[in-house]
Amino acid sequence: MTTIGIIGFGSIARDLIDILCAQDPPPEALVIMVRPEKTGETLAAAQEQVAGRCAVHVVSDTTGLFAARPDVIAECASHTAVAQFGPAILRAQIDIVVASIGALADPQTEAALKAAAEGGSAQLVLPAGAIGGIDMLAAARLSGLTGVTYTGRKPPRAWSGTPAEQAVDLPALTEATVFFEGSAREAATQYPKNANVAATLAIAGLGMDETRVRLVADPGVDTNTHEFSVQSQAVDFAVTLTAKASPRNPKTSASTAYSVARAVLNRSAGIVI
Ligand SMILES: NC(=O)C1=CN([C@@H]2O[C@H](COP(=O)(O)OP(=O)(O)OC[C@H]3O[C@@H](n4cnc5c(N)ncnc54)[C@H](O)[C@@H]3O)[C@@H](O)[C@H]2O)C=CC1
Ligand SMILES: O=C([O-])CC(=O)C(=O)O
Repeated sequence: MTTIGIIGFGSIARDLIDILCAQDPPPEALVIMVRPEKTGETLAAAQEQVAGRCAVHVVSDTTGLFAARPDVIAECASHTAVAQFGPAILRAQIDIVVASIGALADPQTEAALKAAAEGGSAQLVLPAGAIGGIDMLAAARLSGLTGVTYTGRKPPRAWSGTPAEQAVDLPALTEATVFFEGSAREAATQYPKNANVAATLAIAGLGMDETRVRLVADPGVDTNTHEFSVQSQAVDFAVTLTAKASPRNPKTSASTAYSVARAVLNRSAGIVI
């Protein structure tokens, strides 16, 4: 693996850079795409972060991104970024690993990504992200799924700035409170920074409209807990992950960047697991 493109320079992107730079060998170069007004500060911070382990380029559009000829691009930014750049990246025949999987809850974005991926040889790679057990869920789907239910539980501060604030008084909560129940499509659309895992489960399993989701604000936890249960013709199972929150973003599980890194590293591995 030589040159890795990264969209965004927030929690997941910065953790991903640490993980990639710790590999032996590290990438030859990183090309980081950020908003135009952030290029200067991003270059300084990224150079300090990589500490000479690899070259760093910072760009603000896909022209600059493609000129660096990345082997793979990791989207670590937002649903908007997936919709805005995903199809063009695929049409440029570059694989993209997407963190903001909930972007596919929008039918237009999903259709544009599908058309671009199927029209060429590049792959849209959807990593497990903060969830796990996606392998068996996707396998069980082939046997026939009858139910998939996900519960996401985070401390109240992780839900600040989301519609949860209108549903409950987050700072005043004294016990675990379910503030959302609905489909994966509704969850991913209404909580774009918190419910990408609901979309991931939906794509691997029963689909956006049949996958059931509950979101919980729990003042008694300081972790992000992801639980889901599956009923299928071949196997019933349940998965619980208790993740530390990213130190840079309480909404994001620290595990997510490792999952994105695994997907990126697997693009060039001889044996893939
Ligand atoms: N699949 C999964 O399991 C998970 C997915 N996510 C998603 O991953 C994404 C990144 O998460 P974090 O790094 O924690 O967020 P963050 O807020 O720490 O960083 C995101 C960065 O991307 C930048 N950005 C946003 N839109 C952009 C655009 N159009 N062009 C350039 N830069 C842009 C922002 O300015 C910010 O610096 C979010 O969409 C988040 O919801 C987060 C956690 C788990
Ligand atoms: O990282 C997490 O805890 C999950 C998350 O935010 C998401 O699914 O968007």
